[in-house]
Amino acid sequence: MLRGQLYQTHYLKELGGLALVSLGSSLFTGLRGGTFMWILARLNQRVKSLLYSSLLKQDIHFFEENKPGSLASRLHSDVDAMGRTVVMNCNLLARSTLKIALMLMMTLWLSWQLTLLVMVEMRLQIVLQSRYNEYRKEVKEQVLDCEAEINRLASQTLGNIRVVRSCRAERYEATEYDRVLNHMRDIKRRKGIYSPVFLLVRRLLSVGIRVLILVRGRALVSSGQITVGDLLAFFFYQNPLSNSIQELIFGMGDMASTVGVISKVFSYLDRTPTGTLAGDLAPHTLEGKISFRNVTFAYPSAPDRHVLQSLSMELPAGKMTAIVGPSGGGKTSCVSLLKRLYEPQGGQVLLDGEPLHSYQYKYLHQKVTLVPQNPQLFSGSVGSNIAYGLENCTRGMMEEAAARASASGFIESLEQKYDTEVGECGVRLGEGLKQCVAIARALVRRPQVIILDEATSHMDANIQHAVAQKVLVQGVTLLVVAHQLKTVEQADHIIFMDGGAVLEQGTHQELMERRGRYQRSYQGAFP
Ligand SMILES: Nc1ncnc2c1ncn2[C@@H]1O[C@H](COP(=O)(O)OP(=O)(O)OP(=O)(O)O)[C@@H](O)[C@H]1O
Repeated sequence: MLRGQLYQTHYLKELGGLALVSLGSSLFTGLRGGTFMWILARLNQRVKSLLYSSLLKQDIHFFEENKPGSLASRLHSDVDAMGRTVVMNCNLLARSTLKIALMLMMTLWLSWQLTLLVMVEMRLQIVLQSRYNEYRKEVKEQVLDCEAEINRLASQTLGNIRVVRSCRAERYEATEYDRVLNHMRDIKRRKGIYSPVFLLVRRLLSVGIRVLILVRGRALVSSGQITVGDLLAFFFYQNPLSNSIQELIFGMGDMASTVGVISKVFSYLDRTPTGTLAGDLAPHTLEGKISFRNVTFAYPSAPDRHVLQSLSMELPAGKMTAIVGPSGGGKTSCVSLLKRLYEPQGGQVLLDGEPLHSYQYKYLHQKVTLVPQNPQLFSGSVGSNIAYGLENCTRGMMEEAAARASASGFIESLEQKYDTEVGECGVRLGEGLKQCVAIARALVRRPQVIILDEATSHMDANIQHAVAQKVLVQGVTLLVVAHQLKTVEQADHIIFMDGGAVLEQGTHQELMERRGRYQRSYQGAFP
């Protein structure tokens, strides 16, 4: 009876010990998992934030090469995949390495010869896994590229749904989307075939080694080098050891296959934009005189095709200059250089006699504002669109800018005035009204040079004239790019461009008397 009590006490003690170990192990596992999840969340947030800031600073050319939909996919899917793989595998590698080290010590202590066989298995597993990793890396890159393409297609089509609808291109777009989905399915199907084959070979290898251990172990027992108990204990450790080795090799392979993803994300992070190098000029007063001196320019996407050839022209301060000419003549390219969206390959663009790149980046973009051909509004209120990017913009400033843009009348007529929502990309406003808001957005910055690139094309001719006059009253240099020659007759100076060069310049009267290209174009438009 006493013996029975002793056994029971001993048993309870062992059970208590086991419970404590389990509790400790669970706590450790929970803590480790929690810590890694926390690291994962922080890493994702940090990388996404850095990547987004880096993307926003890139040259315009970068966005011509990389479409917004696919960049958004890189920003989210790739960073998530990268974070998940790195953090999860670090967790797994830490756990497996510790387990392997401990169990190897035990198996070596039981039998070095049988442990040697485990090592052989390890080596073969590494060879097998590295072959499979190469394939996985390729597939992973294909999947991510495919995801980026799917996102790009969807955002392009849904973002331009009006064009799609008016061209009755729904079926075409759906077919295109299916084509990319099918491509993704093919990639995943191939992955679905390779993956079980790999698992089967791995399993066969593992079973084969176990059989060898059994055969060798029997021989060792027969020769009395180890006991049956040792052989059983060896098997007790060998199974989890083998699993941990597989986990470790798999984790390392997964990390290797993620290198492709990481390298793409990091290449964006490391990319230094070429066009944002700026000086520190920020003069208190600026006249707004602009000079193009022998400017030669080719777009980065077509470096051999010069769209501006040794172009020289002067835009007098405080006056209205119009650039006119046939489509493709290079008018918008001049405007893009003036806003430093691109850099010329030859010559210089000067503002008050100083090269544009010697001005502070923020100063230049505040003093030289552009209203582009198709101004984009952001979802939000009319007021938030006018004050876009400004930190201390008061209602008074907005009202003043709206008045100069001839937009006050229509804004005041809206039910919620400046708080009226414009909808996604300003869909709730007509094109003319969108242009008014965009002009107000440019004027609220109190610029010294304002560029209207076909920006008043949807406005009534009288409003166009009124806007120009209100802008000029403040001594601002006004550059108007226009197709309709009628709208620029009042300009102080007119420059006629074609083929990337200035062909004629002067006032409307002078150009008409000259009877050149301007006069012919004018008469062609208004016979
Ligand atoms: N991002 C670009 N990449 C490559 N070439 C471009 C790009 N933008 C314009 N071009 C080319 O540069 C040339 C000049 O175009 P630009 O837009 O400056 O002319 P434009 O006179 O303003 O024409 P439009 O009145 O039609 O806007 C054209 O041949 C055009 O095809």
